[in-house]
Amino acid sequence: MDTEIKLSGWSPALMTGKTKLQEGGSLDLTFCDLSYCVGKGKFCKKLKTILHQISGSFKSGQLTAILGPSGAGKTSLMNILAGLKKSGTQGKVYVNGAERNFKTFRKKSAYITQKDHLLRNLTVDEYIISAAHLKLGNAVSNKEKISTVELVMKTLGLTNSQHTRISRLSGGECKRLSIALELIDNPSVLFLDEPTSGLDSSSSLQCVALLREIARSGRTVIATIHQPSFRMLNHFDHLYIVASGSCIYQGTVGSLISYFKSMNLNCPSFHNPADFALDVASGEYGDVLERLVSGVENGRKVYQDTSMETTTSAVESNSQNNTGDIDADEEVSMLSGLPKKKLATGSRLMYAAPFHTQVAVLLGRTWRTIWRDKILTTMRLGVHVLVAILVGFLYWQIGDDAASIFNNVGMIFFNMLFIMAAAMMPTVLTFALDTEVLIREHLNQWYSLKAYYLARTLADIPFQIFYPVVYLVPVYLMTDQPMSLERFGLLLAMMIWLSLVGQGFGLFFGAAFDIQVASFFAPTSIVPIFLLSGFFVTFDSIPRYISWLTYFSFARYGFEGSMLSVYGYDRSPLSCSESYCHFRFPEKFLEQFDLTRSSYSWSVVGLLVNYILIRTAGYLALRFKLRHVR
Ligand SMILES: Nc1ncnc2c1ncn2[C@@H]1O[C@H](COP(=O)(O)OP(=O)(O)OP(=O)(O)O)[C@@H](O)[C@H]1O
Repeated sequence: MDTEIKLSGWSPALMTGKTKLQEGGSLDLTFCDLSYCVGKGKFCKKLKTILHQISGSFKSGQLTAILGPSGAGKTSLMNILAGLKKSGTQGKVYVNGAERNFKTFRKKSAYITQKDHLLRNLTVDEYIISAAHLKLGNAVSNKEKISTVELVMKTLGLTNSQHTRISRLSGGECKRLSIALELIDNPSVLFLDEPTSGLDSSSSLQCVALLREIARSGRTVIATIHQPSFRMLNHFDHLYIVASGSCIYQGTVGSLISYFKSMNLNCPSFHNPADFALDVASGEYGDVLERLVSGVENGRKVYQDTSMETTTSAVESNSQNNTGDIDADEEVSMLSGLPKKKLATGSRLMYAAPFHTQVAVLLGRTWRTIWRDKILTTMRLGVHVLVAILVGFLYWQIGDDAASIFNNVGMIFFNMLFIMAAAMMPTVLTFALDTEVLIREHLNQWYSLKAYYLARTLADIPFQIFYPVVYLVPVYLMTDQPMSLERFGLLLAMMIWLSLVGQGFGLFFGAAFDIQVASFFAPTSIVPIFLLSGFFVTFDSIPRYISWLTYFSFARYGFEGSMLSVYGYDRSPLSCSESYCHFRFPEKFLEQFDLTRSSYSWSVVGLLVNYILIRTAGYLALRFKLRHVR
């Protein structure tokens, strides 16, 4: 029955022997009368019950499959067991017989999402090494980290592709990498949401065989699974079948057919038992769910003995069987007489690595990914150069000509708009993927959101300086702005501030909304801000009851600062290419825009406040997202 799978470059011996990976404590998971309801919010007055008081027991050393039709509640159950979902839940979860402590349990478990959200521009070894630094912390020496990384790569068959960029990995390799990243700190429990989805049958089989070997090393491995093939099904030690939020079977794969038979449901010959179970769960064999649920007492019992075709009351031994061997006669400890082996509850640090290490590792990693994103980096550079040249020719040598002074202001305003948009839009578009990676890693306790956000903010700064410089130098020279290094510096500082604020807006919209909403909402909400800059309508002309709004417009500060850089500070009269120029004196021109009382320093303060506000809003949006992710 049991099929032996040959895995290229992967050594099961590493998992079965006494290895470093084996040193973590074994954790048996038992849950009792779990219910989960959703709804009853602002928009939904009715409660929808997803899980109906289900119970069950998943042991260490075993690979458990949670099976069921779509919408049965598999993912919900796993999320609750993993501690990712708390609100709307009722019932108890025990770990080694003691009631689960969320914090401690999260530290000892890892959750591998269905989609492999990975940083595509890192290589396999870079990613695993960064995970080692973050997850093992400074208490483990670098030498030990490297040997752990090598062991994990060897175990997961990733050694041959260790220098390959993740964007070039196959689906199966990506899945193995996702598992490798979480195995680094030796979690006792692994949750996997549909680990085989998107993989071909041979990769799926390899993946499940690998999971079984991981389980054999003493871990509790739980995976939701969709329509496993017969061969794949045989790799699971324990099956837990969910239908409409209730448990209709719990036991070994071998006992499944006899259980159904005992319920007068005969699986046709040559039929995959998993398919049959799914058909039954979907109601294709009539209204039998109630009977099946009571057959295993909604998961309180484990169906065990095929020859006797009976269900056995589940008691004791929950903590006794940590070897990973499946003993058919064994009774499973569940709801009564639970052993009182308690997990150490933690006053320990939430994250393995200290804050500064988290920031340093994330900074290095973010830098690499931005730098290696050649298409985006080159495109951004190219766009800045091309637009600068276009603007240079369009406004050729007008900077000192009073006859073209309004054109020059138009050019200054355009610079603001362009720098802002060029910083904002790439962030809006790329941050959606980054957020997925953040969610996965943060939920698995790699690092704090604060460390991530700080690293992200710091990593972006060089780019927000570089692009405005690349843009402004040719524009300044070609349009013949005043040849003063000081004025150039002041104008450049304004552009850099606008770029930073623009990038902050991109981050906020990327964090708060999904990509479709954000890419519409970000540019359209920036437009009214520019309307209040003082360029389209002077501050004097804005009605009093609305003029206070201009103080919230970063564009106002950008415009004031830019105008003062070019026309302020007692600039000498401009030349005039026509017989009469009304605005030869820059001071008079500033009066026209109601800018004589403006101050460059206040403009900087205004932009700084805007920068801090928008960055804080971005942080809060991300925090909200992380809390409501499931
Ligand atoms: N927050 C929610 N609000 C409303 N309904 C929800 C919510 N979360 C889950 N559900 C519903 O609960 C049911 C179970 O969802 P769950 O994702 O657990 O199913 P599943 O068995 O994992 O399905 P699939 O195999 O298709 O992923 C579904 O009908 C789903 O629509």
